[in-house]
Amino acid sequence: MEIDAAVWASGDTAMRAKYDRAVYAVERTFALYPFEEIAFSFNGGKDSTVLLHLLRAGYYLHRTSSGNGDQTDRTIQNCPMRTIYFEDPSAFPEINSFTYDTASTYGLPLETIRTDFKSGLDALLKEKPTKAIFLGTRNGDPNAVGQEQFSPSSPGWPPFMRVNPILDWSYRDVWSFLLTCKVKYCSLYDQGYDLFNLFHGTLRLEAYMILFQMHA
Ligand SMILES: Cc1cc2nc3c(=O)[nH]c(=O)nc-3n(C[C@H](O)[C@H](O)[C@H](O)COP(=O)(O)O)c2cc1C
Ligand SMILES: Nc1ncnc2c1ncn2[C@@H]1O[C@H](COP(=O)(O)OP(=O)(O)OP(=O)(O)O)[C@@H](O)[C@H]1O
Repeated sequence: MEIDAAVWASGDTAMRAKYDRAVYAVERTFALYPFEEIAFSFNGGKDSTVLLHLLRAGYYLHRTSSGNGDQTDRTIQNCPMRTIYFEDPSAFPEINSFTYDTASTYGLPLETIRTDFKSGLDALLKEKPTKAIFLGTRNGDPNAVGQEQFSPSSPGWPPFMRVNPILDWSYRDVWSFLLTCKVKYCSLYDQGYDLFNLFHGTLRLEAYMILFQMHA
């Protein structure tokens, strides 16, 4: 599987450790919940793009280790998991097109939701049983506070398990992984979108450090 091979070949032991821990969380989720009751929350951003490839690697390892897939079977290189995208009418067109193109490239059955998160999830859970949802939340995101790799949804939210495989990944880990695995990411990042976001979000310190290192 090309993602697993790329991380191994990099010789980066720190990345390997984070990768192993994240993929282990993915495999645990597949062991704990029926596959059709798990969803992936994908917004085309860098963090959920990392997560997509970890899900593919975890799915492949899960299928091959459980004897349900042959290593030469190319169909298990993609993880055909229900994928939800909350489309925001004010989102950049590049984000929408990257999200739709990526879903099509990797065979993700994409469900687009055009309401707010809470009512969208409420409707989703009423329509189909959903026990666990994968998110690309990382420590440092405002909504990561108090969360662990497995965190039940908050009181007042519909009940499901939030699974955050990359909670302990830094900004640098995310970019090392995307570049090492040579996977596509949204074109806006090459136009400085991320630094713009960092400066206007709560990760301002991280952005200053990156700029400082770039100019050092
Ligand atoms: C699948 C999914 C599950 C979520 N579950 C919760 C939750 O249990 N509790 C909560 O306070 N917010 C929850 N949220 C909202 C997020 O914490 C956060 O508001 C969202 O990711 C967007 O952040 P933004 O406002 O920076 O765009 C959820 C969002 C998504 C997409
Ligand atoms: N519009 C959305 N549609 C689907 N999932 C979403 C959406 N917004 C956020 N999520 C999920 O919540 C996670 C955390 O979102 P948040 O906005 O805090 O992160 P982020 O740092 O901007 O991540 P990313 O780099 O993936 O955009 C995302 O990785 C994704 O799994």
